[in-house]
Amino acid sequence: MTPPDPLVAPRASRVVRGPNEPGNPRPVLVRTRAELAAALAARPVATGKTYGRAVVMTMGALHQGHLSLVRRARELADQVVVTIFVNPLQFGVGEDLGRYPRDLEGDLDLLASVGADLVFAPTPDVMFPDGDPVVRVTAGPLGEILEGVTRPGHLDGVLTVVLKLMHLTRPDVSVFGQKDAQQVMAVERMVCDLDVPVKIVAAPTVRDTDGLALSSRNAFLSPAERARALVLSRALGAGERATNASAADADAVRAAARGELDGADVELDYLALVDPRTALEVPAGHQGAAVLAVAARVGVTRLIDNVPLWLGEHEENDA
Ligand SMILES: Nc1ncnc2c1ncn2[C@@H]1O[C@H](COP(=O)(O)OP(=O)(O)OP(=O)(O)O)[C@@H](O)[C@H]1O
Ligand SMILES: CC(C)(CO)[C@@H](O)C(=O)[O-]
Ligand code: BAL
Repeated sequence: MTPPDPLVAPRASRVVRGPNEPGNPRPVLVRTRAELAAALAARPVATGKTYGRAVVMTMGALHQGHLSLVRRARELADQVVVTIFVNPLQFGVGEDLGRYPRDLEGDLDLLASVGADLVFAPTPDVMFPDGDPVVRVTAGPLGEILEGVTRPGHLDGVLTVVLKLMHLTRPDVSVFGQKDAQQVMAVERMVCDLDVPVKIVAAPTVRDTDGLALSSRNAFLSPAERARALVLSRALGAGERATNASAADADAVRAAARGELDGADVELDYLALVDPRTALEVPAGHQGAAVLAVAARVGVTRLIDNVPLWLGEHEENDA
């Protein structure tokens, strides 16, 4: 017998209660557009937060990084919706779509612990009832650099589904992780360029105690690979420390990070010090905000990480 798909067969004993009911053990789970629309029609009690509804979009297999986004959403809004959808549009041929980790039951337990109200976990046929979308969003040049070199079309697929999920869930605010820095840039650019009425909030990267950025894909790493993967956060740390040296410039930051990566047992995809708005490399004399980003394959698992930096003098009120 085929084992049940954990994304399709929620545990029968699960108790589903209303989103604002005290003592709610788990968020309400909705799988269809009709269920989602009905759940969203019942407006939550206003609690004086800045926003009415926050949405956190995920691909599931949740970890503390995701939960930090939900906590931030909880601070910002009366109602917190989490979407769980492994989006086929953002995976290229030969990527890990088929083996991407899935654990809806575990996700619901974790989301209960941070007070999410509603989970929308559609299947692909719910998201794409008319088959693959013919009209799609493009990230333009932003989608062709960094991640886009190894994953052509990836950010187009992300933006197409993010926009669909925004239309379906109608958030006032949506929280994304800084860990996917280029994704945040692209989403911010999309809502600006296409006048999508939602505030985008970027939340800091959550790391393990040894510095490794939490990622659902860390589950694919063997203990030896996990140890090798630490070079990514070490490289970012070296770049960050280089910003403290007097007269440190962008090239010194890049060199410090590259020094850690030279000879490391990972297959480096890119190391880049980029403008936080455009994702383009900053010149040597750059002053101000920048993002030091890295991507590498550790065994067969591709990991990304980054750290936001400041180059040059801080203005007095930045301190
Ligand atoms: N360590 C983290 N800290 C903060 N936010 C994170 C972290 N990891 C992921 N996120 C954010 O969670 C949201 C959903 O991401 P996703 O479900 O792809 O998780 P992931 O762990 O990044 O998975 P992947 O292994 O595919 O990179 C995104 O906004 C992402 O940036
Ligand atoms: C934003 C997102 C949920 C779109 O599929 C995905 O790219 C992710 O999990 O970061
Ligand atoms: N967080 C980005 C999801 C992906 O790698 O496809």
